[in-house]
Amino acid sequence: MTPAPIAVALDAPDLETAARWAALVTPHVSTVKVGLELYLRYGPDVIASVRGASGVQVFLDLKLHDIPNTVAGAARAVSRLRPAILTVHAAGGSAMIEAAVESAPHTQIAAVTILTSLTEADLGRIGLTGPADEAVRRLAALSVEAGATALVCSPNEVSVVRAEVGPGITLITPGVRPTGAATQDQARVATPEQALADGADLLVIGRPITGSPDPGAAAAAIAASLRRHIP
Ligand SMILES: O=c1ccn([C@@H]2O[C@H](COP(=O)(O)O)[C@@H](O)[C@H]2O)c(=O)[nH]1
Repeated sequence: MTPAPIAVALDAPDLETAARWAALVTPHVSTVKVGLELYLRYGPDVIASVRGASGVQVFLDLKLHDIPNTVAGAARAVSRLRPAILTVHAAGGSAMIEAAVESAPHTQIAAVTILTSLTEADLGRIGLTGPADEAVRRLAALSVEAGATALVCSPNEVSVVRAEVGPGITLITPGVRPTGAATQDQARVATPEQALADGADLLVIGRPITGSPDPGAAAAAIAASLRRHIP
């Protein structure tokens, strides 16, 4: 069976746990995601550990955000690890995104538009007035123009972003919660089925899977539900 378009966020406190979660979920999902918690603790070794024998696609979610020269160096450094996807913050601007794209030619650069944990009130407080989907749409357009071929947005903005950037761009959505699951610190959320129906290409799901007593079974259940709902 083809693995479901899910990136499991391996936000684990230690490498052994992350590698165990990766081994349990990789029969069911296309991708595992390494974020700041693991990478800052273990560095490059973490990639081989979670990739394991399966060779699953690894998404390196470092959300780089600095001046172009610094981001170029960081993207070049981690591109040696051959992650399939690397994130940068869209708010870093066009030159920064271009620098990442040029420095990691074998990795898909995904621009994070507006973090899924932010509410519209939060956006107002940081000076981004107007509805979230308008800010996301603007940042999505800027990022694609700068060469990003993937975008991170909440499931609530997927259809707006898809209409803006067209079919060739990979849309990645965190903020995904199965019906009845706690939203935790996520603010702009939708179910996996809704996110996919609205046009997402890759769903990022962490705690609803890794917080389960059986992460493999939790991943399999979400994957099966997606297959039932989406032809
Ligand atoms: O806007 C964003 C960008 C990245 N993330 C990351 O996705 C996962 C979500 O984990 P859950 O446990 O499913 O909430 C996490 O690693 C974040 O760093 C995001 O949530 N929102």
